[in-house]
Amino acid sequence: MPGYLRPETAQGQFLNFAKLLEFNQQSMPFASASIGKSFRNEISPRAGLLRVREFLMAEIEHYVDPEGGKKHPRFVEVKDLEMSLLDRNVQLSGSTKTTKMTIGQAVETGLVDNETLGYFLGRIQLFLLKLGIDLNKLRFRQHMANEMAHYAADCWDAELQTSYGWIECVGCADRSAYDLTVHKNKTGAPLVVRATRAEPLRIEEYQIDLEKKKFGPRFKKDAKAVESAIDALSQELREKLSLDLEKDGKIEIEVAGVGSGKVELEKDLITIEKRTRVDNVREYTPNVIEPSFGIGRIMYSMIEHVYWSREGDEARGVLSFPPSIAPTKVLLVPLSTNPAFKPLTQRLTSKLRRLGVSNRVDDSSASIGKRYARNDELGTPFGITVDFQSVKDNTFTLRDRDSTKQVRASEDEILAALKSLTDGDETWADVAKRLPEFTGQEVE
Ligand SMILES: Nc1ncnc2c1ncn2[C@@H]1O[C@H](COP(=O)(O)OP(=O)(O)OP(=O)(O)O)[C@@H](O)[C@H]1O
Repeated sequence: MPGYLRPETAQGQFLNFAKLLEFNQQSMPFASASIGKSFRNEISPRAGLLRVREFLMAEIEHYVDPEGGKKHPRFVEVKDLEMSLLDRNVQLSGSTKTTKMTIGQAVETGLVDNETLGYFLGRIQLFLLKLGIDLNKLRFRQHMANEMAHYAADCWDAELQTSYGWIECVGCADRSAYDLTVHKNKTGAPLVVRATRAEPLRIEEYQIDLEKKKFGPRFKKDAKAVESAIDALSQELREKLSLDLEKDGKIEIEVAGVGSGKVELEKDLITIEKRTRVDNVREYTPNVIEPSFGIGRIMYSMIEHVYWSREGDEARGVLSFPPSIAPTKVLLVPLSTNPAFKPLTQRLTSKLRRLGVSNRVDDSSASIGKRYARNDELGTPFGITVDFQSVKDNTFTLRDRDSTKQVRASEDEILAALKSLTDGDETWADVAKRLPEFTGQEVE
């Protein structure tokens, strides 16, 4: 039996659409998201994590009503965000020159198809910047008409510049109603939204009534086929037939497989009348806007973007992971192996753990400067030094990886500062403003 590996996580979400809509109390718009392994039959996997056959993918499927221009209620939050855009016309002219404009302008001028797509492009930029991506090495490239999936309304890739060139890391497509329609057609399960109309719709139409008591005995085993053929009659045909019935007292319709293929119906069997139907419910297939993140590619590019060397010393590398994503947030460095420091580092470790701030102790005998240097290379954003003054008065120095600046304060103040730094409530500049600078100890 052949096995199949999914090329994206999206289909699992579409299959569950009806359930997801129910969980969301039938209210639109809404989104689902999933993360998991995807597989591609890449002919030549290469460039480390950039082109592999098995990779981690994270996808959001945002379901939106196609009527009303695909607006997004939170678009105002991102509309002033400036982005580097490389549209398809520029690419067609053979150039890769990006244009800087706000996503608000891009949607207003129609360059980006709609607000919901624009909203996600803005959020993708904010997300990448939060990870430490360099804004100057980020561009959004629009798919060319021949490159875009046939069903897509518009598609943009977030590309990151790396030593391998510009790499597509996040794709963001308006997949229209394609996926849900295909699933519905294959399975017969209706993947639609039923929405109450604000204004009931009045529809003028030709309706048909059958005299069931006579109809059954007249057509016997063919009754069902004849009835289906009547149901399928178009409005235009119904209009014509109503006139025929009026004029001739009978009509003739085509019913494949019954008698000669034509069936006569007299006035006592059928009535065709123009009536008004009031429709309170609108049924539609949602459109899907899909940001699709390749985690490996983002991770790799981010690591390239945050890596640098200290001025004048190539060998002293620094990984400037933002505190929110650094695996270890704080390094605890006792000045020496003196046993007096042990209870203090132990206490700090357990307090930090309780605060949810991941930390490590480096009590090796290497010099304090060396211990800091190797943790700069691992991307640990902060360091606490435990020295003889700490033993005396319970104050500590807190060091910032990127600037190598230090402040000194009481244990409680240092712990509170670390908590707000790692939660993203404060930056180092904020902390350095309110806590006294420390220049005493030579650690570099
Ligand atoms: N072979 C792969 N290895 C690692 N990540 C991948 C690979 N293929 C795709 N991705 C990631 O999945 C995301 C969404 O997939 P999508 O189908 O849009 O990519 P794609 O257009 O096939 O990529 P490419 O044109 O580079 O082959 C991409 O933005 C990328 O980050």
